[in-house]
Amino acid sequence: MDINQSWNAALKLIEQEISSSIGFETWILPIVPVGIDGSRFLLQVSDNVCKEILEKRHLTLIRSALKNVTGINYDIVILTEGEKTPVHTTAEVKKEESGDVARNLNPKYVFSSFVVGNSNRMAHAASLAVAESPAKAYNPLFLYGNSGLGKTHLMHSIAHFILDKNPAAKVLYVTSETFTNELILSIQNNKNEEFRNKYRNIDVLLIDDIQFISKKEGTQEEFFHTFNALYESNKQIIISSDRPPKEIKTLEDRLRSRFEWGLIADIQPPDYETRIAILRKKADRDNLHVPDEVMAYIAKNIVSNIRELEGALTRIVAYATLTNQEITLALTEKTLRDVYSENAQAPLTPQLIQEIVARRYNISVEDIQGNKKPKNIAFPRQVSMYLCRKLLDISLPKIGESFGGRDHTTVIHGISKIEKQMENDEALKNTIMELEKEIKER
Ligand SMILES: Nc1ncnc2c1ncn2[C@@H]1O[C@H](COP(=O)(O)OP(=O)(O)OP(=O)(O)O)[C@@H](O)[C@H]1O
Repeated sequence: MDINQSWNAALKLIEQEISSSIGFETWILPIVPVGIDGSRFLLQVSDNVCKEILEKRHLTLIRSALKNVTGINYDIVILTEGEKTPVHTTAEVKKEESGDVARNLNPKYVFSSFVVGNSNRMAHAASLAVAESPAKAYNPLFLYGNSGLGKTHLMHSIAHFILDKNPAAKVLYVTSETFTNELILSIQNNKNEEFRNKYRNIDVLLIDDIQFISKKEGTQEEFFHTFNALYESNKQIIISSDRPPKEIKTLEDRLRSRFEWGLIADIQPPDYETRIAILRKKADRDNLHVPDEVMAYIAKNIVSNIRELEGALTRIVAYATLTNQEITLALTEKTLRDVYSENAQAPLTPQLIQEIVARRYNISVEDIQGNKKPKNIAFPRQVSMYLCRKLLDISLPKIGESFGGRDHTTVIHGISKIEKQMENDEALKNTIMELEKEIKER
């Protein structure tokens, strides 16, 4: 298969996975495959905005589609027109030599791009201390905070810092979902030994979103032993979660207490000044000229999630570029109104979708999030899951989490049930269309 054939085959898989056809047409279809360089698959896009959106949202999907098609786990490199293929620096080569280790680190998530404010000062200082003296400052370091507030950014920054100082260090960053999946695969393929070697022979282990192992006893058991093995050999462990250990339901006490051995640092939503500073930094980094009043408008209206804050700026810049207009306050208001409806303060969340669905089916949001099984409750719950998948840009485990901590396989089951039923059930199709409309016009 040549590069174009591989890419075209991958496109088909990607299209099935992307929930919105607009997203596929806007960001994926225009990509041009331009070469393969060793283990790197090179893709070209028109500008930095596209590049950023792809890197932020679709890299994993592209990588896994290409892997499916070619059998090779390529590193995906996105270039803008005219941009040269990046040459590996010695440090990068060294990083790659240490296997999986640094491959999944976002190069943009470094300490120098992290804006420090009152809301994250302690988490930042603790992360820096751990990066400077792994296994000596705080072990484990437990970072927690709501979604989109910079936990992953800080974790990657620690990993980069340690690797820059010591490229031979074995630093492993994984999400708890990856940890669980690899554990399951290792059991299925009788490769438990390999799994243990991978996770226990490292210097620094960073596990993101640990809350997802709370319902998985087997994973907790394995993680408990991994934790002990690393801790006893004086290796650094860094954990992140959306809540503190004591609030992670069904987490075994022995794990909970270990998480509390070191330092627990929280990240709160940024204040107005920090939000402005974050926007300013992003604009400067990308060489964007954005008027102050536009920054102020975004920072006033998007208050609780930095990913959304940055997303709003990216969207405005993309809209202005695509329609060849200047970035003005009027354009900003219009663009954000389209995204967040009339009220820019109420971004779409699973909770909002659940509320609208609950109202339609005359049940409560607690019913939707709870465990009751009767059809008049289970069905609207599955409808809500389907709508969350379709309308929100969040992962299946995150959707499961907002339905009372359900497993992502339950979410997949719920969604596919609705999809199947919609094939032959016009009334359901209509209801879903109406619900979508209501949600978008909320
Ligand atoms: N203090 C900050 N300065 C600059 N950028 C930030 C800061 N905090 C977060 N960001 C940016 O916000 C985005 C979301 O951050 P990140 O992915 O680290 O959040 P998170 O807390 O891990 O979220 P989740 O729990 O959903 O995974 C990233 O692009 C990150 O670079």
